[in-house]
Amino acid sequence: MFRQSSALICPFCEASAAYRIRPPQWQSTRSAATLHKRRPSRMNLSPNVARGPPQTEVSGKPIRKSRNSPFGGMNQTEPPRPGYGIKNPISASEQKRAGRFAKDKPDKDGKEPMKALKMQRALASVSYEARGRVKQTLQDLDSFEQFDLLPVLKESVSTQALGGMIDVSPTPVQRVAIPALLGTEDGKRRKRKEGLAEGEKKEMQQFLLAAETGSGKTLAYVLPILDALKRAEKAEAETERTLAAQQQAQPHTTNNRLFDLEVEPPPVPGLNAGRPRAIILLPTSELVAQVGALLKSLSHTVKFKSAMLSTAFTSTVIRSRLFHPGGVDVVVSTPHLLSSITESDPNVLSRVTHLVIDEADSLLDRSFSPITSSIIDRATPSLQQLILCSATIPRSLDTYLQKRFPAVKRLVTPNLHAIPRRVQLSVVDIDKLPFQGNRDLACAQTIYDIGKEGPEEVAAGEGEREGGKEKKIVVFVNEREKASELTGFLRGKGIDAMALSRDSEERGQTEVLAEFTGASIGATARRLQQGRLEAASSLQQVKPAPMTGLQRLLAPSTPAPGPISSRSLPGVKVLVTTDLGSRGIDTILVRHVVLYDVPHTSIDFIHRLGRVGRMGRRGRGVVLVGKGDRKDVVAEVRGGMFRGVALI
Ligand SMILES: Nc1ncnc2c1ncn2[C@@H]1O[C@H](COP(=O)(O)OP(=O)(O)OP(=O)(O)O)[C@@H](O)[C@H]1O
Repeated sequence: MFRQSSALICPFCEASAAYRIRPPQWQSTRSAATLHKRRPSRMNLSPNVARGPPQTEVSGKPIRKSRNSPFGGMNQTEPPRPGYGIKNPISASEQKRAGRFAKDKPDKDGKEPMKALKMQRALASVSYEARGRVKQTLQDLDSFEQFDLLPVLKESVSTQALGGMIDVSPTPVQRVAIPALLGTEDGKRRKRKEGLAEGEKKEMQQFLLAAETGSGKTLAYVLPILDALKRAEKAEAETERTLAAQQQAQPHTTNNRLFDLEVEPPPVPGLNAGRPRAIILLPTSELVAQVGALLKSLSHTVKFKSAMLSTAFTSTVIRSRLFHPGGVDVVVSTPHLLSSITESDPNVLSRVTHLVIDEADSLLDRSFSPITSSIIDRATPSLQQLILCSATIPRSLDTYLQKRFPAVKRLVTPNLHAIPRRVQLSVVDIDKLPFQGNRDLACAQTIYDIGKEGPEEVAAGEGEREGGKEKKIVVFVNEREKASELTGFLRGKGIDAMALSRDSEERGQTEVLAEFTGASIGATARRLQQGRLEAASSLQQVKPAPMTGLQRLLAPSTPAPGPISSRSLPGVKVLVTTDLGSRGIDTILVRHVVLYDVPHTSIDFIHRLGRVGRMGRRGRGVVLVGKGDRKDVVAEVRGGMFRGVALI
């Protein structure tokens, strides 16, 4: 369908390769100038990239683009060299030990693929055979209509959950997870056992839902849970009606009442307050706001009550939401907050049938695990489904599951642990000129390079919805102290940068993030504002007295980014963040991430680069590497991304 034409090299800019391939109708009807204005993104890979740069007219020499820039190593036709020209910093004994796990064959140069990543042993492996099997089962599912969901839920997917998107089809994780969670994998709905024999233990289903970042995992578990809640609600109402009818039909006398079975009285209004039937746990209040917003939008049509609990709200607001007299069906919270609530009121977990541990790789790691596990334990007596959801399966999680939940059903998508090929990763060597080891400067220059590049490609209709053509860049740092320091530096260089870390003011975080998550700009800001208004009205807070000079000095050092210098970079907004901003945040507006530090593991690479390339979008990552950095790891990640294989 596409034809090659050398006449279509754009005379207005130096990047020519991407314009050489065009559909035939473009060649005949449009001038080169029109093509330049309307060109698709430079990220359309052309098979001609290997031909090298064009020759200049004057010198006849090729135009050389510096490789030490965000666009330096792009459009390569061969995977980057492993080792990246440095000595392997891992000892011989470590290499020998790792050899036991090396199942992959050496490549054609005799080098073992992903050797450095294997040393880190961060991710559990999923065999390509298993991935292939899943791929085959997904082929026939291409519409939400094919799922055994309640009609109102199917309608609400596009109108409520996906903001009016038309022609929606389920993503791979939704195709894998929805039938499994509904219990309709074989096409028929399995009936849950109602009564239990004496001594029989109620079976709790356990699922691990693992899929690549930005692939719609939230909707994959939310839809089946809401379906189960609505069906249970309907069944309960029917049972009550039948019992009431039976009672009315039976002529009761004082004598035969002695032998009647005890009938549960109808529920008293307010009895379900503080006793949700589903709980979704997330690691941060930003994610609570994100998932809470999705539930809120679905609740308008599906009719259920949800409560968002996080430290962004005052205790009065939290209490009034959870113990609302109208009852609550779904609670979204962080484990710490829920745990402290359940300590004072254990009944909160007494009716939970569905428990979701989202971002399970974080919530079941060493720091969160004790608290998350204790919530699981306390909810277990009433639980019907425990759903763990994650973008990665670290080895630690794998081991935990084997010990704690050996019967867990793993719902894994074929592309798990692979960073999509539509995301490109380039490397900037900070030790080379002009940076000479100055990482801050390299970061600022990278942002300038991205900002100065042509306008961002925005799909039709996305412009207005996603905040216009302003470029949003996320910079990841490893240490949280660095976030505010770097923000100050970038602002000094005229870049509109904001910091987001645990040091940032809790309330401001959601607002800052809203600028990068697009679809939820209005909703998140409104919810935050609403939370504040509720907090203000319930507490009738008085404005705090202005701080004295000494108080100001002693106040915690929240980011004081300072003014933006006069050398400004218009149309670019930068968010400097730590791992806090890398988990689960749906940054659909972001096309570029800068990895200021080399991430510690492949897990961090997946999460951080996962902020771009979400739901089929394209994206770029730029990693800054210096003397002490694991260049071999970076090279292997790039190689894996180039080949489209899973990281290990
Ligand atoms: N079937 C679908 N079609 C189109 N867009 C979808 C579909 N399902 C979900 N989305 C959108 O995809 C985006 C990413 O969804 P979500 O945040 O659930 O991803 P995720 O897999 O949980 O990501 P992460 O691993 O980073 O947490 C959201 O903007 C959501 O609205």
